[in-house]
Amino acid sequence: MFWKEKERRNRDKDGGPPCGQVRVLVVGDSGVGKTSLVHLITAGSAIPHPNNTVGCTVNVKHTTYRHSGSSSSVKGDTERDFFVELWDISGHERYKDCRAVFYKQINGVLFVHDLSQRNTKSNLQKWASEIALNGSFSAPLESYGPCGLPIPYLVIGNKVDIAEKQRTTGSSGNLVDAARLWVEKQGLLSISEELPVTNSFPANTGLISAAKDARFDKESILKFFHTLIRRRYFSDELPSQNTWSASPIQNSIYHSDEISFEDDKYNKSFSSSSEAYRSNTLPPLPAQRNLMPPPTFYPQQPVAISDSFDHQRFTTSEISNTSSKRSDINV
Ligand SMILES: Nc1nc2c(ncn2[C@@H]2O[C@H](COP(=O)(O)OP(=O)(O)OP(=O)(O)O)[C@@H](O)[C@H]2O)c(=O)[nH]1
Repeated sequence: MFWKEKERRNRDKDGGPPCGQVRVLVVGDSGVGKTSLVHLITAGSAIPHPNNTVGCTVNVKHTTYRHSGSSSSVKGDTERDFFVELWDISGHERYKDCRAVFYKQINGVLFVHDLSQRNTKSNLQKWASEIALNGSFSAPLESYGPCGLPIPYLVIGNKVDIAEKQRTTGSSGNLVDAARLWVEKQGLLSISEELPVTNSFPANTGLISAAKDARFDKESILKFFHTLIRRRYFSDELPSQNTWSASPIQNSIYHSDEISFEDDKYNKSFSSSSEAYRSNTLPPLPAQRNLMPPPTFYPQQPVAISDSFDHQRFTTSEISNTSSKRSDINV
């Protein structure tokens, strides 16, 4: 009895156990640095020699979200803990035909490309349509993003260090890219044919050196996660403002500063010059609300995975300077 009471008091003090979770796909061509990025987000450090991802790897980031007022899902003016599941999808062609099994109940997508390999940027279109066609979505948007994608996304240009070197030496190191650059210079190819892509990440440095110096755009990423949490758990309080293109399969650039983050503690430091974040802040349609799973107190269970994905790694780690402590979980 005493222990139960103590446990209850602790729960009240700490805001209770994690309130729920959002699922984020991390996609992009093989070798663009998805695993490195996920490790940086969750562990705050780089992996010197990451292995090729086999099928999919799930990592979990623990985050604290402050919410004022009440909504249909979560009541009270409080700070709550949430899990962000990062589903790092292998970019290798080998998994192309079966990776859609991982596209289930997605709340958001991190698109990653390699700034030194321009085709990885245009290929993000293919990733977007693959997910839009085969995925199921939690708290979908009322209107659609690139290739009909109905959830918020963030585009990350990685390997800035290599791209920077190429700029100074004048070589892309890649024949296809060199040809593409030439065609663009002749005005034969419109840049708008590509998915609108953010400025580089992390700012002016590679992931590895950014990790060493603990320098990367953590705020934009956390803000993105918090927006997904807000959309899923507090969506009945969202302003009716649409920042997406009205028609599906249309690539329009919407600047991050069109989106308000009034209840987000990271808002102040978010740079309005960054195009890193795009999202719709519309509440889901009534019909879509019915599709949303109820908030749970534990992470979503991974989808059933075929035998060919036996080698998944499920690791849990967190950014070292995150204020809240993440307990080990079994995803
Ligand atoms: N120079 C540089 N190398 C990087 C950077 N980010 C990642 N890498 C390297 O790029 C290689 C591929 O990185 P991964 O994180 O495994 O790429 P991935 O996208 O997960 O690849 P798949 O698992 O095949 O889909 C590794 O050798 C990384 O060390 C960066 O910012 N700069």
